[in-house]
Amino acid sequence: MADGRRSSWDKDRDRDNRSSDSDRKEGKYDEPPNSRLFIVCGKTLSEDDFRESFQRFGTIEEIWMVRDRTTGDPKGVTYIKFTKTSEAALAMEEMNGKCIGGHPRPLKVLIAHSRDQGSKREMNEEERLLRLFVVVPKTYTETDIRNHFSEFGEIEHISVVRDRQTKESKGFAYVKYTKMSHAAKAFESCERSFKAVFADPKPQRQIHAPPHLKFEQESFTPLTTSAPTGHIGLGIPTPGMHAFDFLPHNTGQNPDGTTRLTVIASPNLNQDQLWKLFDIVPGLDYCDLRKPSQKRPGQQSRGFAIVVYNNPQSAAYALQKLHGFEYPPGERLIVRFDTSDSSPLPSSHGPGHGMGPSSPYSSFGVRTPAQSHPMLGLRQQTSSSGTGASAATLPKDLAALAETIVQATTIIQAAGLAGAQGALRGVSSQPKLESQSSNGLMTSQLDSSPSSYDPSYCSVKLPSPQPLAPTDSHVAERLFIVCIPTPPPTYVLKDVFGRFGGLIDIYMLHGKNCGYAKYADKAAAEQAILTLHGQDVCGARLKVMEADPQDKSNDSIMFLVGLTGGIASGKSMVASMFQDYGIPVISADEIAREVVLPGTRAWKKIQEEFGSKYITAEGMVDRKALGDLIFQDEIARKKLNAITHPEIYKQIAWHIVKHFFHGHQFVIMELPLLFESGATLSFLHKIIVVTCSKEDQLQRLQERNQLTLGEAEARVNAQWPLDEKCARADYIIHNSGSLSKTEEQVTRMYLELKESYAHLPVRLLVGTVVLGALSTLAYMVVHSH
Ligand SMILES: CC(C)(COP(=O)(O)OP(=O)(O)OC[C@H]1O[C@@H](n2cnc3c(N)ncnc32)[C@H](O)[C@@H]1O)[C@@H](O)C(=O)NCCC(=O)NCCS
Ligand SMILES: Nc1ncnc2c1ncn2[C@@H]1O[C@H](COP(=O)(O)OP(=O)(O)OP(=O)(O)O)[C@@H](O)[C@H]1O
Repeated sequence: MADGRRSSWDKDRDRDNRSSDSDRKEGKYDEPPNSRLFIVCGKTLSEDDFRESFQRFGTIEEIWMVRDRTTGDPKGVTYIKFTKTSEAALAMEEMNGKCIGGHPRPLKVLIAHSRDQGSKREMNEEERLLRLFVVVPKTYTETDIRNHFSEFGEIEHISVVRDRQTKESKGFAYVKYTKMSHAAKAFESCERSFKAVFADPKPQRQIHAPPHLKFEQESFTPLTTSAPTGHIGLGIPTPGMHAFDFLPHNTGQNPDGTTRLTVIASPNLNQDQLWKLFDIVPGLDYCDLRKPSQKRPGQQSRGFAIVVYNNPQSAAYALQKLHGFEYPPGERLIVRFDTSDSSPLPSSHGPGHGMGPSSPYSSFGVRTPAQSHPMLGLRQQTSSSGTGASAATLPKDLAALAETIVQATTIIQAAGLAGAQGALRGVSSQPKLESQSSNGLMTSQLDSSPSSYDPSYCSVKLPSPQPLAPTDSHVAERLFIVCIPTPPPTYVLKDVFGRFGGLIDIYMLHGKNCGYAKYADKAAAEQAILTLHGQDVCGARLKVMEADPQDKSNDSIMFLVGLTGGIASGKSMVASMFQDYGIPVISADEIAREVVLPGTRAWKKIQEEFGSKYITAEGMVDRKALGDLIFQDEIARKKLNAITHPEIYKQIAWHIVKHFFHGHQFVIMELPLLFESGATLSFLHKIIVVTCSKEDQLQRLQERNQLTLGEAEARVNAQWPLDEKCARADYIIHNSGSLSKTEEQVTRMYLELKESYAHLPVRLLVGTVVLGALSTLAYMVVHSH
């Protein structure tokens, strides 16, 4: 980002960075630990207001009000550094929620994070401030420790760390208080020999999960299709699956409190890939990929893994989300609870807690962040080594993957909707996320569906869900969001930020841990800052603040260009001309051929729906016969669309992601039914329509496909009129003249698209489009099959 356009977070960070060297040496901010307050407050409050209200808690070393760099106005965030931890603790406990200086907004008072914390994975802020780690004589029991520490305040829990086999004390213990001020007092005043320090929270042990996770069947949209194997969407059982596969979900329980899962996976997956995938669900303790099983005659070899979470809810959640998921595409994961080993888990030092080589986890393949590679094969080409595709074909981080999948699902859902309802009836240009396919082919696990995750993964109580504001609403406020260390999926953020009302959209920047929330309602946005800043959502610590005025700079973001037209108007011809310039083309027609190859799901359904007379002796779909049928018969066409379109759009999504990670500037998406289906419209930066005269169109179609005039007309009439498509185009290519004339137009358009990228800002909206479109997958990975 150019300097003048930096976010307030950057500025704040700058300020931190500027002073960090000297301050770190002096230990100014982080010493003693937890002695600095972070306060979200009214912007009109003054330093005097703070001093007046906070000095009674102790010695204030510094009050720092975050100000806008250009205007100098307070931004509604203040830091107060106390000399002692207990002073800060008391001030937080007393002042949180109070109003000061005559300002009506109650203060939100939190303990500021130390610098080191930013990169740590913590689920529970509270525990960080309540729990002390102490060194005790090995002879000490819990009661002995209580005798020493209860003088400082009410103790919630004491646990002595013991050897798992011998049960002997290791000479360490945790003391957890009910209030931070008590923990702070103990930290400051207990005997030195105890060497008390604030304990790092155990990662994700403190998920505020409800007593049971709702995995009841009604949380799924019923699948009415007769899919012969596998399942579509979010772990939805189909007749081909074993009963045990979904038992835990249907009963809504994880009765044994099982935290271990067994995973049968593609032998081509490696440890990192699997670890990253299961790490999407917070609370992963370890993931141990065993060698692929020996290939028996007639059987494929499979990889086998044990995955362990540090809590049963996470295990159940992972099973729900990842069982049946195709990873890599075409190869389903089989995830089950492992009840065979009920031995206690190793304690939950997970990634991020710096295990040395002697760590008990090293044998289980636990990865520290430094060890783990964030590369996850979305569309891994099977390699003989089994270690995955080249870096270029793989996404750079999991956040992008999750983001991707969210959007992919959207496309797919929209496709399903169009297939069932919209085709040939002029569907809305915006996919209706809240709509559901009437044919039951698609699930309605929507981007913003609260049923898709557990909102209690948020460390603060949230208001109930609210509808999103219309996408064309005026943007009253933009918030800048930072998620540390990595953002949760967008659907989670949408749900969380949407609960204050007036949320238009959330978009996270690709490969970064930050993004924006657009609100139509300023007060709602302010409330979101007030409530969410400093909170944890799905293991990510949020920083939420007002964004600087819209950044006009252009992050290098790929964009998507739709290429459409009428049947035989020359789309493929134009697409091949773009390809000559090195621009990748995703052809829906080509993909449509792939998804009906013998043995595919669509192929089976076509056979079921239309009968074997539409299958040739070689086992292929008889395209001519099927074409003759569906271009004459609208109902048959809709049925075929409903079978093929979900598969087509899913593949499109994967292709988008692949191209994105290859670093292309833009991609041409050749979509004959772009307007008819409406599925991808909202993801496109520009739309090109290739048109020609009706006479040329009919003639070319007849010649190319060996059709009678009547057959050609039927095909033309099965689509929107070309005029209507042209009316919605950003660019029109007239293809009634010679090919060289068409080529000239393509060249101009190519240069313009290049130029527009170089000189015009690709707005963040477009970023969303691309992120979205490319991202399309992430959600699929988790939620689709
Ligand atoms: C009906 C099928 C078997 C005919 O195959 P055929 O090889 O003769 O045609 P091809 O696939 O090359 O399509 C040619 C053109 O027909 C038009 N077309 C194809 N399907 C449709 C449809 N369902 N509705 C309207 N027009 C269509 C498009 O303009 C396409 O570019 C085939 O088109 C098909 O499977 N269609 C359903 C999938 C689909 O909608 N494909 C279009 C891209 S999403
Ligand atoms: N300018 C042109 N002059 C002459 N022939 C052309 C021209 N443009 C395209 N054609 C021919 O017209 C036919 C249709 O073109 P093309 O296959 O590119 O159309 P399309 O829009 O991709 O068709 P479909 O909708 O079936 O996929 C092809 O045989 C192509 O060679």
